[in-house]
Amino acid sequence: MMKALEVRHLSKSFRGFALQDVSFSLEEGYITGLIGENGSGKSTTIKLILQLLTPDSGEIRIFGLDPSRHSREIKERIGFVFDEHHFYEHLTADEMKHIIAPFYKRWNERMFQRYARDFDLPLHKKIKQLSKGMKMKLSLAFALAHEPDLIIMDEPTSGLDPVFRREILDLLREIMLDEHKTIFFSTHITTDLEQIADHIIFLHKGRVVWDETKDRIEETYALVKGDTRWLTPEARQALIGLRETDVGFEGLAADADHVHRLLGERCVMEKPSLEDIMYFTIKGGRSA
Ligand SMILES: Nc1ncnc2c1ncn2[C@@H]1O[C@H](COP(=O)(O)OP(=O)(O)OP(=O)(O)O)[C@@H](O)[C@H]1O
Repeated sequence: MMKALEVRHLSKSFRGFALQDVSFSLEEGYITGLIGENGSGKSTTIKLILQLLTPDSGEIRIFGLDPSRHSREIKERIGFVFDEHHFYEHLTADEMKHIIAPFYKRWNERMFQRYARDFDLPLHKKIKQLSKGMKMKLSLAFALAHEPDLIIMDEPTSGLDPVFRREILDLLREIMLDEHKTIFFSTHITTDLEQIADHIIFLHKGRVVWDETKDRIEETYALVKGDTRWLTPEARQALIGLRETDVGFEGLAADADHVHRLLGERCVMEKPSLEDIMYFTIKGGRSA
């Protein structure tokens, strides 16, 4: 299968933070979500991929090409959306478009106008007068109008109302009908990923904790609850972020079958949400 993006052993240190040995790849035709707590390194990873930061070490290949040598060709095929916007605020959205569009050979004006209409974008208003959500919509319209093969977004749905967020997810699904497109985005809204992601990468303190298909995560993880009396030393070890109260215990099992073998029917096993998995993993890491 073609890889749209490959990241190998990527590291970048700042004072007080280090992205360490991050490796993953994105297969063409899939949606991958990047999750992690505040400050876990999501934006840093995305900025390194887009060459907005220089790595201390590691390699990046986009469409099999080295971005430091094929920057122009790669940028032509990538659409990116950031949480912070890089617009000239004193221009109108339409004027900004006239600056951006000539950079792209594949700019599709008809498509841009369609997004502007669907997103209710006031193209003749100055960008500084647009709300946060409107600016995000404008960013999306710019990112999608040159028909990119790889769409990279840093928290694209933050600041958007639930109705528009759902519309964006539908739009991303529609884009994915073309099996050569690939989407990679970071988010704190894990329910968005539960709806559309095929693959999820979890960053914690600058490292990849796991990189799994959503189906596998759903199959292997379980939220385990029960009476504290049944907690054997083996079960304690197998549970991540174990919490004990007077009424019982609660913890996350990364291998649900194993914990089921240890505790049997004496405990309740539930399907965890992505948020549960993040919460227990981070909590488990903190108490470790
Ligand atoms: N240019 C920089 N100089 C110094 N430190 C930086 C720089 N950029 C990021 N950092 C630090 O690196 C760490 C990771 O930041 P990053 O923005 O990648 O996290 P994030 O996972 O995107 O967080 P959030 O979810 O809050 O957006 C933070 O501690 C941040 O302060």
